[in-house]
Amino acid sequence: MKRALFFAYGIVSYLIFLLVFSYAVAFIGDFAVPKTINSGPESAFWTAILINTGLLGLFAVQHSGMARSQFKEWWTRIVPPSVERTTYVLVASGVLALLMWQWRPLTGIVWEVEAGWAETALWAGFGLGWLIVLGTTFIISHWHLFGLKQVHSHYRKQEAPKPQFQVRSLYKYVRHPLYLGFLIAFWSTPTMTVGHLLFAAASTGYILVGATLEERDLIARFGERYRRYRERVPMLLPGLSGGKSTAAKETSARPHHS
Ligand SMILES: C[S@@+](CC[C@H](N)C(=O)[O-])C[C@H]1O[C@@H](n2cnc3c(N)ncnc32)[C@H](O)[C@@H]1O
Repeated sequence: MKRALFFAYGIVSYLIFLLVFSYAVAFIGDFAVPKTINSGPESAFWTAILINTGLLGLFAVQHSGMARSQFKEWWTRIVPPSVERTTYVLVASGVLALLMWQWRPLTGIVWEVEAGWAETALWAGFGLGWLIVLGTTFIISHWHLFGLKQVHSHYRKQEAPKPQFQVRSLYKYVRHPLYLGFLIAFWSTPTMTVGHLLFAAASTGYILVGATLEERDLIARFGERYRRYRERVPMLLPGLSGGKSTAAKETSARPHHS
């Protein structure tokens, strides 16, 4: 009974995530939904900046804090390990929904592209960014990332397989293709408002910090393999060299685990 309940909890969380995530695409693209990044109740300029920055900060702290291995170690003493990821997905969806609901529009125009071809190119970038995000979840393991593999394995009284270290497909070109997809989607807009710019700039800063924290966990998990990968492959921009000098320094300073 408990296993079936956990499984149902995993599915419901995932469906809620799908709903919130789809809404977020339209929210950021400013189309098709009632509340978008550029609509809703207005506030005075600095009040709006304060509220929006607070919402983005809450999202960043929840997202990165709950993903850290130390937090997970402590948390799984309270939450059963099989539903740890499911609960993360549910809380993250809740915080994202709160952000969109309470977001204050700042509609001053920073740039507006008028040429038809440029507008089309930016919309194509927007779509491509989200496709990269979605595609990358399947390269790492979509079902594991959203907790379904864990609840399904628990239901079948099996151990959930640990996700493997990926260097294939988009991971050959950058170490964080999913984050790159978000960056492309957030910045590709024909009409950049002040509110959208705040969102894109804060998310870019957060992604840079979040990726650095994530790499610490990845080094702890995959050791020398990840360090070598980091030397070869750039963080976010394809074509750049990897973090050779930093990685080399760390490699010589620390003991190696594989
Ligand atoms: C939201 S995903 C983002 C992955 C990556 N930062 C990206 O932008 O493509 C976060 C999860 O991916 C895992 N991850 C990151 N790089 C990975 C890799 N090369 N192979 C396997 N898992 C990875 C992290 O441990 C974390 O659980």
